[in-house]
Amino acid sequence: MAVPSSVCRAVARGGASVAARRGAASAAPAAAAAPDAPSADVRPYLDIPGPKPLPVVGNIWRFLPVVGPWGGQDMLEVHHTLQSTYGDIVRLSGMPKNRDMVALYDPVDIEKVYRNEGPWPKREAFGSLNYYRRFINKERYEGSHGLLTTNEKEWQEFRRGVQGPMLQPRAVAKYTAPIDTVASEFIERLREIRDENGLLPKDADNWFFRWALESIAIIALDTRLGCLDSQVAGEPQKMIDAVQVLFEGMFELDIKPSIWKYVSTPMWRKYVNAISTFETVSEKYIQNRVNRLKSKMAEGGDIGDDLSVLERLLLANDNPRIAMTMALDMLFAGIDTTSYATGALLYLLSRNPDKQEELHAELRRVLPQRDTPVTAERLQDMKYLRAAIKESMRMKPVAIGQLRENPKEGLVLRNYYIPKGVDILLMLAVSGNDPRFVPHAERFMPERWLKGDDPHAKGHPFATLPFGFGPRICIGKRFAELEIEVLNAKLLRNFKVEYPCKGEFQTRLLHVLKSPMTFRLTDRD
Ligand code: HEM
Repeated sequence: MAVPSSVCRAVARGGASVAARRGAASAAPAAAAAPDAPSADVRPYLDIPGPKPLPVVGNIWRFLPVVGPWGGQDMLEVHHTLQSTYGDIVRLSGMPKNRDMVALYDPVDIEKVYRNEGPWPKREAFGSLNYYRRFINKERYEGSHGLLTTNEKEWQEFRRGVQGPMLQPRAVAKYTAPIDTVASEFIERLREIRDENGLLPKDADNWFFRWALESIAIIALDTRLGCLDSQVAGEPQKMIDAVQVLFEGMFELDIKPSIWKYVSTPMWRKYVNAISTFETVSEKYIQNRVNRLKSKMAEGGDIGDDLSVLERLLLANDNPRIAMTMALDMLFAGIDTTSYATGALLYLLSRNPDKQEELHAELRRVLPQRDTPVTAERLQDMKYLRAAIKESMRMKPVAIGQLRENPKEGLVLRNYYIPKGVDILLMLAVSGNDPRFVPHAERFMPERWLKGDDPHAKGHPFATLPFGFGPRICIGKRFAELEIEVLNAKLLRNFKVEYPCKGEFQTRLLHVLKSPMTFRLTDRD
């Protein structure tokens, strides 16, 4: 999963050595020669409001179950409390790991951080995966640690080698037909697994994961795995099981307090096994592609330009491990994100039946039959669908915020000096739902994103950034959009969707529906 883990974990653990930062903060006036050097009236870092740390226990006690006011509370709710208590900038200090964190809730400040993040935006994330790649299985990852767990030059070099194949619109559009086939199969499965009242079963989330795994495998591994077949066994079943363990593991190991770094816990061992299943399966399919490309080249044949993303990744990089790690990063980041983003969209449409009907009218026009295939051209015509997806990502983004380490001395936010190295948390789930920055923020209004509508209706452009911004923007953004658009076009063309559960959300690894995705699906004609 993408970055969100870091966000929660960093908030949960992200305090700072006050002493160390105090030095940095008091050095502010001396930094006069630094870029953006603050003027004399800039206030010192330590003046930023925030909860006062207690001696020895700092601020960490606030997050402890039972004794702490935020123990067991949802992380997004904690941020709403922080904002209403202290304002649009909050300093969290006195936490373990000796790192300070500044949380921002105003898009003007969020924009300033993004504009100053430099060529290699830095953030700490995915501690367990990073540890695994660097220490447990380091031979495999030597020279190719991927995007999720790297920073600075190492990250930049990797990103340079994979960015083209991943983000080229034409290359992405070529996947519309296979993604459409997977979505059709998924819809058939949904018909079969719903009960006589049309309700999806309690393990519906896992079915959405299967759809996402099957879809991302086409892109990452150039293959169909068979996760949506009616009878699943063998390799696809192993992958499905590994997905469950992976997300559970990341939550247990990276977000909840855990001793895995010191003792090999059962969860850690299950997690390592799940990663190794991903590796073994991925290696097999990638090796197939390597062999195919090699034999084509050996025959002197033209490899043509109708290449898959995986082939492009292999050809663009001398080291085949780069394609391998990129494929694994896609599998880790591209399953729960797209599944839960779909859950949020379906939930909001079920709570806003008038908007769902408007969308259905568009889909009926563009897809006259229930099984009319979705094509790249037809997608262009589904403007209301794309607007509805954008609106749901504004209201219920799966990643509640982005984390950045301030790369330079001299950054000033809301007239406070921010020392180099401080973690800055850009709380987009808060800013995107704040009526000061997005008009009628509490209302689900897809039309605000349609061309010709009031340009102010969208609100501040940095209030809502579900995929991030800048050089480190989600590298799977275009594929994620394609998958979500295709699936939901078909799903909402085929079914009226209702959600008979309470519509609460919770922040675990991602910000997701609290109850399972047991939507009621009623056939449309
Ligand atoms: C709804 C779906 C998704 C959402 C909302 C989402 C969101 C994000 C966000 C917010 C980031 C962090 C950006 C930053 O730090 O500025 C990110 C990073 C990333 N995402 Fe996604 N993502 C989604 C789907 C996907 C998919 C399908 C893939 C794979 C094809 C993917 C692969 C990645 C990778 C590899 C990174 C790390 C990029 C880097 O550090 O350079 N994501 N994503």
